[in-house]
Amino acid sequence: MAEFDTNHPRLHLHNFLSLQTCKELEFIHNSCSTVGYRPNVFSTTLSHLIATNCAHLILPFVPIRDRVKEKVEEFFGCEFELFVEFTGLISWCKGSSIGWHSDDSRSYLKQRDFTAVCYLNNQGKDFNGGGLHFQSGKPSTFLPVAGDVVIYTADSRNIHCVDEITAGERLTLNLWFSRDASHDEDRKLIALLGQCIGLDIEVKPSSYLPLPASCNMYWFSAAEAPGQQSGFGISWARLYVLGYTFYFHEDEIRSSTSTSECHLLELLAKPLRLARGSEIYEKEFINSLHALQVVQFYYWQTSELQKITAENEDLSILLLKQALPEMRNSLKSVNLGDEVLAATVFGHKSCVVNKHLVFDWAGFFAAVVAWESYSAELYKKLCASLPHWISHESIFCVPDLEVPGVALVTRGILLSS
Ligand SMILES: O=C(O)CCC(=O)C(=O)O
Ligand SMILES: [Fe+2]
Repeated sequence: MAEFDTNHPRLHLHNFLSLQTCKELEFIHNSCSTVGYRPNVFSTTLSHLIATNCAHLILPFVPIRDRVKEKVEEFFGCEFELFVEFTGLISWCKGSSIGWHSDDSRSYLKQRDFTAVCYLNNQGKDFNGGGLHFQSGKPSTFLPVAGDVVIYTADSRNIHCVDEITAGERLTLNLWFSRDASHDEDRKLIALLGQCIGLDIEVKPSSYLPLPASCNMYWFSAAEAPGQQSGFGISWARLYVLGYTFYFHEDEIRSSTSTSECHLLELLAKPLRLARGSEIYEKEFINSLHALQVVQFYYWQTSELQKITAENEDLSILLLKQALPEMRNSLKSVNLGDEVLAATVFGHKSCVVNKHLVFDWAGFFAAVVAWESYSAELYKKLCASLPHWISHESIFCVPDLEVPGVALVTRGILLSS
């Protein structure tokens, strides 16, 4: 058993996750998050990924959960089996904070024995504020650094708080562990996966195209931001701050003439095209989450995509001003929310400026292709893992999993097929 202060058992692990892993989880969160459990907080849970046709995106979490659990068991000298009680990506935006508390302090959280917070981005670069403080014991302050993990007991020996975020978006992967098998997250997730994944593992785009949950989960309400008049759709806002516009077919817009929040919410789930300035991409996305996921993939993989774009001559880009008149007339741009509020919440300079500068349609086109390969490969791996997970009643990294017939894709980059 490792040495620690038994009055305040906690451990700081430096560089526990690679930066590549942090970036992959950031891609998933920026594509799939919903409004969180407190104001100015966004979250991506594994059950949400499964429920929205993105079950394949739980795979990048699996080795991390295995490694963190092993570390928690080793550090706290657990002689009993631990279960993962909750896994989720959580981001905090301007204005969010949490006062002194322990993580088991509510009656419905008593099952939580240990906490692991994995930091996925950096204080001072990606956000300001957001330091973690413990009331007693040493060290008492942790400044978030991408790749670091802090683990501690969830009880009153580790009362802690987090400073208010003053700018940007602070992203963490939070894991809670329990000794109580009835709170094992894996059993619930496996049951959900069993309902969603059929026996036929043929990979079609319909296997991995995101399908939104109830629309209000994607609406950042103005009520969360005092003084603001209106809210925004999360997918629209994340893309708006990067310079994109949503274009809908006039028929989709006409189905309701109201400009109410309800109408905007409905549009989030409708087919759309993406534009930058007067340039519009010909491909139609099935909904705003689909467009968001492809764009986030593009930024995650920009430097790799630049290496392969030279071969891509076939650019399906239409300049809006050159588009066929009937198409130009039938497409209308719509703002799905309050631009000022979107810029306040997601428009942190260090994140946005570079992304504006690097954009090119050739790279974007390559991203569409590479995103399909990445998704298809993960989906095959999920289908191959699921029988093992069902028989062990546990989600784990299945060793030496061969996925025959899949294009060789490494982290979304098409190497060969
Ligand atoms: O993100 C952190 O540093 C800690 C978060 C926290 O205290 C909690 O979610 O209970
Ligand atoms: Fe906490």
